[in-house]
Amino acid sequence: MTKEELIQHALHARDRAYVPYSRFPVGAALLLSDGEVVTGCNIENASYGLCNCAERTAIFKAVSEGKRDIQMVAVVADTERPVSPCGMCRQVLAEFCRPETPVILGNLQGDRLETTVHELLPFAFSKEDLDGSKES
Ligand SMILES: O=c1ccn([C@H]2C[C@H](O)[C@@H](CO)O2)c(=O)[nH]1
Ligand SMILES: [Zn+2]
Repeated sequence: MTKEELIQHALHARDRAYVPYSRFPVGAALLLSDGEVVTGCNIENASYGLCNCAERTAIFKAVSEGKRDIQMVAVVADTERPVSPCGMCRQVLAEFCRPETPVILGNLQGDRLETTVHELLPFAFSKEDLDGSKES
């Protein structure tokens, strides 16, 4: 699976976005180690704070199905620069992906930016911080 093929999966997922409030559809795709692809779109709510980003939809779908071996991530939206994942999604990516996992960000004009989970969220709070706590 090429990076561009994973972006294509994210674009298809974007078509399923439920975005009556922002009118800003986003698609995400995760490549798993066995070659399977899990996709996600953003899903909004009349109670705005409940809106769920495409990236988190994809990760929560995968994890809830017992699929955690994420090899590559792609995200696309109709932005001038390749779409920039929000802070909440960066934290969730850091929880379930290795720091070096490639993240391919794109837009509809074909611009691509390849980064990693660590580059998106350096100095991430993690399980190790909890394990190192002096409490308990
Ligand atoms: O990387 C991003 C950035 C934003 N959104 C969603 C959240 C909301 O539904 C809409 C506008 O912020 O876009 C995503 O899904 N992913
Ligand atoms: Zn987000």
